Amino acid sequence: MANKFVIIGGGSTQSPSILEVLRQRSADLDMNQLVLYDIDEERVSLLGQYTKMYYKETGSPVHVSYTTNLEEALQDANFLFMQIRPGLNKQRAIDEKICIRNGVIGQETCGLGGFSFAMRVIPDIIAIIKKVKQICPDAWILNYTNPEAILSEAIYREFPEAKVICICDMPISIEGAIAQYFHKDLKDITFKYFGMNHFGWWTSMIDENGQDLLPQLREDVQSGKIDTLAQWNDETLDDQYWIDTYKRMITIFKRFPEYFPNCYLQYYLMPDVMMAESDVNFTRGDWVMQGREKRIFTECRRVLKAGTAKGSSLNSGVHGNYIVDIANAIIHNTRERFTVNQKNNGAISNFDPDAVVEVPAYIGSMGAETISIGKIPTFHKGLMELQKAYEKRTVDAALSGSYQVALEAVVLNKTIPDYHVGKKVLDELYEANKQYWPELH
Ligand SMILES: NC(=O)c1ccc[n+]([C@@H]2O[C@H](COP(=O)([O-])OP(=O)(O)OC[C@H]3O[C@@H](n4cnc5c(N)ncnc54)[C@H](O)[C@@H]3O)[C@@H](O)[C@H]2O)c1
Ligand SMILES: O=P(O)(O)OC[C@H]1O[C@H](O[C@H]2[C@H](O)[C@@H](O)[C@@H](O)O[C@@H]2CO)[C@H](O)[C@@H](O)[C@@H]1O
Ligand SMILES: [Mn+2]
Repeated sequence: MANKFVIIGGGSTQSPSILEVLRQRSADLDMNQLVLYDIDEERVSLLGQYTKMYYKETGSPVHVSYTTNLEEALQDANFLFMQIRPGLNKQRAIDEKICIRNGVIGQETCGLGGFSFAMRVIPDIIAIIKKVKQICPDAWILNYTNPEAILSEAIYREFPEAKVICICDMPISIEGAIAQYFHKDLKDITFKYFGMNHFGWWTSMIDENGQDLLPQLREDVQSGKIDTLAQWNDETLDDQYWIDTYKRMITIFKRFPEYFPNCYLQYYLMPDVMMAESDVNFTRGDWVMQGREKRIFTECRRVLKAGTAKGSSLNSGVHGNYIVDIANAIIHNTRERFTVNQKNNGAISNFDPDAVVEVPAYIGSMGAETISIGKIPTFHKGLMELQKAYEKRTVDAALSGSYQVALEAVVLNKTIPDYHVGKKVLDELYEANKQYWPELH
């Protein structure tokens, strides 16, 4: 049976990477139809027309279309890739600036930037999944939408039986850098990781000879042999933000050497450094709007005007490969190992079984079966407990519309120093997001 793939948020600037990998692997995936769906007519039509032209000119047999009609997109769909951003990067930058002006972290997934994004996106995602349940209940949903940690908590709470796998390209990107550092093939290393999205640690990395590479990595960091992994991630070498982030990841590992940290722990363990480096007049959201967003849509317009996509190319990369690998694992029941966000259910034995955690899982036609992590140490557990309470309270706030609950969520976030700052930022974010957040009462 042939598969229909739909990208929800098809006008996303992350779509090109996925569209290219889907094109290259369409035969393996048995994909005969691809639909780009988005609420933004202009963006989806630009990327949709570009993709149609590009697929056709490269001889792809896949039927490509685009639409702003969700019901139409979902009809007979088999795989739904979700990556949406209500309010676009414009709203992301507004949040960042409110936070920075108040002296706190405004990153789109960590700190209160993540809180605000969650308040914007949870209602939209819930509405989309309700439609999926009506129109194509057997379709698999692979969700990339951020803030993944909070959103996955909302999704699995509201739809415990739904066929959803929530993923992030960050663990695999970091694992790729570690593999390159050791001159190994990524596929030959078995990584063990636990935590929540953008908030976790590697406990071991076993190579093809059964040797754990973590002690060697620790020694290389402690001895000063390396102070960054940036040069081992070729995708981000032209981006100073990622170069700095990969360096700070090593700094954190040096200070907390038990397990290897996810790089976004920088926002929780070194917020002073992150604040000192942030510029209220030019945030990451501004950078993305002026860089990736401008570049992609300018290229679409150029190609459409020229009437040919020859000489142009959709980008692939880790983002596209990861999600397509997971779809492939489901289709062919490969039972390969991926790090995903799922209900804990005892995977971390001394952590809330009902909480969503990010851990490795074997993926096949039945979905994701998580591995057993066992007991985690008090330090990591303590950080996770606080973060999880914040995530759950954020979901409660988005679903109930309670101002009091929102305030509780905000002050639970580790990046918020006290009630006064928390309340002030919450009020300013609410004012700036009236059009997007649920109404608070
Ligand atoms: N999990 C990960 O590792 C990972 C990695 C990269 C990006 N992301 C996330 O993927 C999403 C897209 O990122 P981007 O930078 O490409 O964003 P973008 O702003 O370029 O594109 C987002 C698209 O979503 C559309 N959209 C907004 N609300 C929608 C809705 N209700 N239904 C359908 N479409 C809607 C917008 O119109 C826009 O075209 C974001 O949530 C981002 O944080 C996640
Ligand atoms: O600030 P943005 O919009 O450029 O990206 C933020 C997202 O970044 C992460 O993905 C990275 C990945 O970690 C990196 O190695 C490389 O492959 O680029 C990716 C994005 O461009 C992260 O996983 C997302 O959740 C972030 O939102
Ligand atoms: Mn991510």
